[in-house]
Amino acid sequence: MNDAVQLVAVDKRFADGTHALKGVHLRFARRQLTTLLGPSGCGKTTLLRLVAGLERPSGGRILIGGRDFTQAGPEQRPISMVFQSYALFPHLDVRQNVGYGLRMQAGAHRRQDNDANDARVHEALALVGMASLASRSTASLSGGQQQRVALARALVLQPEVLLLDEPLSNLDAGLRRHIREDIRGLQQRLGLTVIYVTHDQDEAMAVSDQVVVLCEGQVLQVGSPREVYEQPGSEFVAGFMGDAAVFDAEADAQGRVHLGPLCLAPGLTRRQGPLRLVVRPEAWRIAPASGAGLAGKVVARAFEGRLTQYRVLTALGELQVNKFHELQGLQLQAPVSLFLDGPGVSVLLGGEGAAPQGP
Ligand SMILES: Nc1ncnc2c1ncn2[C@@H]1O[C@H](COP(=O)(O)OP(=O)(O)OP(=O)(O)O)[C@@H](O)[C@H]1O
Repeated sequence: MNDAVQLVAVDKRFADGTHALKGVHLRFARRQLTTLLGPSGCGKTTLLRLVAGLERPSGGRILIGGRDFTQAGPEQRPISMVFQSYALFPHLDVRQNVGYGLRMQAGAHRRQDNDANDARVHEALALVGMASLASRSTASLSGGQQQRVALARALVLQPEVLLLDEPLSNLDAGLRRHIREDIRGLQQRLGLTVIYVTHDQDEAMAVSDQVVVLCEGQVLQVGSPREVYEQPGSEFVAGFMGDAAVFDAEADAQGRVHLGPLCLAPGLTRRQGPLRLVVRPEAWRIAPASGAGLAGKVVARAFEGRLTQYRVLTALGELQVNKFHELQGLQLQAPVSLFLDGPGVSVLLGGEGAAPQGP
């Protein structure tokens, strides 16, 4: 039994009839960071709150460490949750905020050694780089520091599973990147099981072992960031994980995929016949017109620092082509040839639309 958390056919219908989760089957492996990713309203927070015990499912079961916790209250679950809003106590200092959960635990069970508690609080604050600010009032902290205290408050309880609900959304872009790297570092160093909610696909890809893409209360796809990006199961996932063009194409008996004048090397599919082909903008190779490949004309070019974005008008439509180096001599209106002979191309597994995952 290697799952930290398992959801079996979990359904959630709110009192007003909103069907927020529809028969969700999911497994969260131990010591892994899994992100729940999806557009606003797809059910990410509801799923997290169900795992935390802050909501009860309308159907299905929730197992934690192999035991059924479906009907257990939040205080009975070996879980800590960090909220978007930090939810720190303004009248307590940093140390007291982090120690609060431990004191509640001690009260609920038996008196614990205060020195041992102090040591744990100090250790948790040190983990998030806040030990030197232990006596500060939380009101005097920056957003990033408050989020670190919230993280320490969750870590100090040494939960089996740590739930993070959009922990970075109140922070500016630079700090977001910094703290997400810290969270990932801590998770790997301590071997934590983390379920992390975000609607930012870059954030999800950067920190996760596993990504779960949700849409309208259903799981569309589960996989490593690379799998979900490179082998999306549906057009929705393809588009949600980054820019993508989707084409009608055809596979021949030898497994080669034909897209307009292009013939792609075998290996993309074992299916024969019509299919949908997903192409990332960085997959295109662009070269001065040579008569080979897909003929086109550069109609727009934008230098974006990290990469240059070309819009190329072709018989397949106007295509976006991203290159990490600006191609010398490729001016507007230049005739070009496009090729697809590297990574960034995939055949949709489920065809048009979503293929919800089974158990
Ligand atoms: N207490 C509630 N009562 C009724 N409907 C609710 C309640 N909480 C959430 N919902 C609805 O359930 C659906 C899922 O909401 P949820 O907050 O889980 O989405 P989300 O994916 O976390 O969205 P966001 O990214 O905007 O936070 C939405 O339609 C939401 O309006």
